[in-house]
Amino acid sequence: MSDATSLSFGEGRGEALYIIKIGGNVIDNSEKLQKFLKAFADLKGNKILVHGGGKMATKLAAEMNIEAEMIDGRRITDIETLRIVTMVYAGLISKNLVAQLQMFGCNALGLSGADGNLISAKKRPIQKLTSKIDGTIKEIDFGFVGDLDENSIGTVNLAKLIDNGFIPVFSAITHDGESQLLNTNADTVASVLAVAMAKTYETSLVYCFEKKGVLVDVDDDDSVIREINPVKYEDLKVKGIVADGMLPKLHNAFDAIKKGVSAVYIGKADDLEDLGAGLEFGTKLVR
Ligand SMILES: Nc1ncnc2c1ncn2[C@@H]1O[C@H](COP(=O)(O)OP(=O)(O)O)[C@@H](O)[C@H]1O
Ligand SMILES: CC(=O)N[C@@H](CCC(=O)OP(=O)(O)O)C(=O)O
Repeated sequence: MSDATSLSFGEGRGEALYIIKIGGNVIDNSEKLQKFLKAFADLKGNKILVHGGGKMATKLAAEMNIEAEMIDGRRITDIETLRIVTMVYAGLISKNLVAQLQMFGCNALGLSGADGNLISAKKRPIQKLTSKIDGTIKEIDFGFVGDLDENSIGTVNLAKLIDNGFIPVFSAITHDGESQLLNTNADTVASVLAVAMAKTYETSLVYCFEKKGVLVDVDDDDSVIREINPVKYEDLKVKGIVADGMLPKLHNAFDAIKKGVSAVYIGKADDLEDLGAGLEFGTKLVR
């Protein structure tokens, strides 16, 4: 174990670090989730898990007669919704993931951004959005949604946790430093963590979800696009091949590559063991 206090963080130690994000569709499927968590636990070296859980939060909100509203992949988070997502992400999902990882011998530590001040965010101001249908401009209040920037991550303390053998498991609940919890998109949390930690580690960002990768035909797992560069990304957008949740995912992924993350993969949670074994995994994004 290295002595964290004597290291000059930010100068780059060059050790590898995986930032792996798991989405809500897999979290909702206990069999697939367990297979993924076993592969994550078996992955050698430094690693951080970031989890979503949007599907479960939407389901629970519906049971409480609260309708979920998403705009551009972000949940409109009023105070009631904030209570629900805090309970679901930082409570139920986080603690269940940690307990399962402990069963697999992985010393997981479930964290929100408020814990150890590891991820701070700024409440998103009211935004003007132009309607894609009729071009009218609407003011959108996202409520308690937090946005991240390059100073959001407590990199030194996070590196100390990793150096001490803990495996951080982050939910997408962040805070503003003034006691307000905020809801942040989990793909963005993973991307910003990967960029911030890239100053110290050689980071790889891995988005795991229920499909084999970025697909030409979203219903055909055999149509994986093995490599995407920014030019191809623009082409896929224009042709409408990537849509919905894949758009912000790719945006976050290319942002991470631009800002120093060594590699970004998008692939199936079930196949994570292939990545660990150095086999072909999903879609690789390149500069
Ligand atoms: N070309 C594409 N390839 C794969 N998935 C796509 C594509 N275009 C749109 N999607 C959609 O994007 C979704 C993934 O985004 P999202 O639901 O945000 O993931 P997560 O499970 O990580 O939260 C997929 O479930 C799929 O329906
Ligand atoms: C602000 C915002 O939209 N936060 C997300 C956080 C969870 C998430 O991103 O979950 P998935 O990865 O499963 O989609 C949400 O509440 O849906």
